[in-house]
Amino acid sequence: KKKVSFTKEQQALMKVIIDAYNKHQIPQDVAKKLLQDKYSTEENFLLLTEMATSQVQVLVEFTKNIPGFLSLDREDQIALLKGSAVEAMFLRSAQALNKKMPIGHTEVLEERIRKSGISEEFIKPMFNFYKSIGELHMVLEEQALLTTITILTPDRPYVKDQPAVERLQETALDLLRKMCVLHHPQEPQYFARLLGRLTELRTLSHYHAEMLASWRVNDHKFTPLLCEIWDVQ
Ligand SMILES: Cc1cc(OCc2c(-c3c(Cl)cncc3Cl)noc2C(C)C)ccc1-c1ccc2c(C(=O)O)cn(C)c2c1
Repeated sequence: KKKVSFTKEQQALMKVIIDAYNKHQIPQDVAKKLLQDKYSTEENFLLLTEMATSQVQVLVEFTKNIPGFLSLDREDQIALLKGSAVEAMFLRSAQALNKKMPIGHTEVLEERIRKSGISEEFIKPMFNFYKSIGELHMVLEEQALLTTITILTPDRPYVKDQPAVERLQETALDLLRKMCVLHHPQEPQYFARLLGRLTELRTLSHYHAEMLASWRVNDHKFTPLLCEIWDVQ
C-alpha cells in the first residue's frame, strides 16, 4: 500500500475546504419543497429555479472560504464565480443525486429535472454526466477539492491575473492528487479520470447556455441572482 503523507499546510487546507463544503448546503426547508406533490412542468421549473438560486448563494459562501480566494483581485473573484457557477452547480447536483439523499428525494429530484421544460437533447448528456460522476465513488474530500479546482480555473473569461489563480489551483491539484492515491490506491489513473470530468463539465456548461435560451424563448422567468450570475435578461 503506497504511503501518502500530507504537509501541515495541506492538512490545514483540507480541513478548511471540507468544513466549508459541509457547512454550505442547500437549507432543509428549500430541499423539502421537492417533496410537495405538484409535478407540472411549470411547478418543476419554479422549484428548480429556487434550488439553483439557493445553490448560487451556497456556492458564493463556499468560495469565500477557499484560502487565498479573497486575496485575489476583486473583479477576478467575480469573473471566477460567474465563469464557474454552472459547472460547480452541475458537480453539486451530480453529487446530490448520487449520494444517499433521504428516501425518495433522489427520484423526485431526478423526475423534476426531467420534467422541467429541458429538451431531451440536453437531458441525455446531463444524466450521462450524473452517471459518470456516480461511477467514480468520490469521497467527500475529492468532491470538495474537485469543486474548488473548478472554481479556481485560471482561463475563465475576463480574468486579469491568471498566474495568481493558477497558483491557488495548483495547490488544490497537488492535494487532490495525493487524496486520490490515498483513497483509490488500486487505481493509479483515478486522478486523471477526475480531471477528465472537468472537461465534460465545460461541454455541459455550453449545453446549459442553450438550455437557458430555450427556457427564455418560452418566457420562463429567472431570479435576479440567476440573471446576475448567468448574464441573462
Ligand atoms: C438539483 C439542483 C438543480 C439546480 O439547478 C436547476 C437548474 C439548472 C441546473 C440543472 Cl437542471 C442541473 N444541474 C445544474 C444546474 Cl445549474 N439549470 O437551470 C436550473 C433552473 C434555473 C431551472 C441547482 C441545484 C440543485 C441541487 C444541488 C444540490 C442539492 C442537495 C445537496 O447537496 O444535498 C440537495 N438538493 C435538493 C440539491 C439540489
